[in-house]
Amino acid sequence: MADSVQAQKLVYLVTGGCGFLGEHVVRMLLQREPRLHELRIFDLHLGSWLEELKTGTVQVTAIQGDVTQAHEVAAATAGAHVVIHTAGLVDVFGRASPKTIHEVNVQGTQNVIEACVQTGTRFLVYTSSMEVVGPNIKGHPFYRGNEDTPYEAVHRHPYPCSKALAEQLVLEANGREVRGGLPLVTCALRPTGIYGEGHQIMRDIYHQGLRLGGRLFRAIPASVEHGRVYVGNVAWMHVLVARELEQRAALMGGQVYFCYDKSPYKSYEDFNMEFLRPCGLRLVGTRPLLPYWLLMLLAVLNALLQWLLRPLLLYAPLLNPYTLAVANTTFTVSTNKAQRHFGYEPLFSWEESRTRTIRWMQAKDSSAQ
Ligand SMILES: NC(=O)c1ccc[n+]([C@@H]2O[C@H](COP(=O)([O-])OP(=O)(O)OC[C@H]3O[C@@H](n4cnc5c(N)ncnc54)[C@H](O)[C@@H]3O)[C@@H](O)[C@H]2O)c1
Ligand SMILES: CC(C)CCC[C@@H](C)[C@H]1CC[C@H]2[C@@H]3[C@H](O)C=C4C[C@@H](O)CC[C@]4(C)[C@H]3CC[C@]12C
Repeated sequence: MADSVQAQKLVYLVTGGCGFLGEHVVRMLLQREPRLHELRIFDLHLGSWLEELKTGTVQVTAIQGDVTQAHEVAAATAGAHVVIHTAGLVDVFGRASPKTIHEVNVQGTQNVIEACVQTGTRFLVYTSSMEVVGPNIKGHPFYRGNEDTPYEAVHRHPYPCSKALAEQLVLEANGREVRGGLPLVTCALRPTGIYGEGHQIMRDIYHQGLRLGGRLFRAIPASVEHGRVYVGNVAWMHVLVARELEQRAALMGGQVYFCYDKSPYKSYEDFNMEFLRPCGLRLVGTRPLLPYWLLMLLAVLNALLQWLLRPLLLYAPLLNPYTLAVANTTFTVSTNKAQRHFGYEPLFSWEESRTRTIRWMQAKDSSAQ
């Protein structure tokens, strides 16, 4: 069994440590967790940037592995004090099959839980999503809600279904006896739409704007608020939760926390323009240029085309009935639960988050030319 966290020489495992969020969690741990002794980064695809991390005082161990393979997860977990499980298949565009999404997100999470139990790892932090709550299939708004706001969470899409099931598994595992006889302490973090350095969808939308001559056309009413949170703050929340779980196990074990910061409440498109405008793009229209029914028709056509073309090629545009419904339904959080339970305050102000994201977009922009 792993030593007590009190030993002050901690071994952390970050699954999905080479993803958009995972990389920020890894870098944040190296900067902000002084008790860190070894950092294991487990991912299906390892990034070459990991090499630069290996020169510091913390032992960085890169493990190429698959969360759907229980033995690989168990081997990576053995001897770890804390697991931060961010690995997941984030697919709302129909790129992967529902079965694959379930295997990675649900079975993969079950494997992580069993690995903790078998090897004696006591602390598990799970990256959940706002989508385990909503927007639901009925399009009900969730306006500045918190963790206790009543909301009918009904889903059909494989991605939110898988995240909801996985989150439930993690929360139910809280208190299970791990090897050595002590209880497992788990909790789940629910980011809203994450933005920041490395955000692939933002980059895709930017390139779409360039192809359209530097313009984007408004599709969503400006009044529809979409929750966003800066990746650095989401990473910081993960680091803080992991740090505080032992001391505050009774309070935090089995809990869910929305990830939040001071990012402004705006529509998905208006928020993106905070970064895309300084990169030379403009958003045309103060109201959607196409009526909602026509957009939905285009979204359905995209879904049909995807299905028809599947034997030949993968057609996975941003617009489909699900993404349109998510973008077109108000979903924002307003809570201080993380502050009350473990003293979370955003590490990055909105201005800093914005500046860092713009700098990243502009650097990417010039390196692409
Ligand atoms: N991006 C968002 O806006 C957002 C919002 C809320 C929650 N989340 C959650 O945050 C987590 C990270 O998301 P992200 O945006 O960084 O996605 P990402 O795709 O950039 O990162 C996911 C990482 O998991 C790895 N991975 C996928 N399948 C794996 C497998 N079978 N075995 C091992 N590793 C595997 C990928 O290689 C990737 O590095 C996910 O669990 C996602 O559900 C993301
Ligand atoms: C309708 C089009 C004009 C615009 C399409 C935008 C669409 C691709 C965006 C809108 C909202 C985005 C999702 C939202 O930010 C939250 C999450 C939760 C997270 O767990 C995974 C990513 C996801 C689903 C975003 C995906 C892209 C969406 C749907």
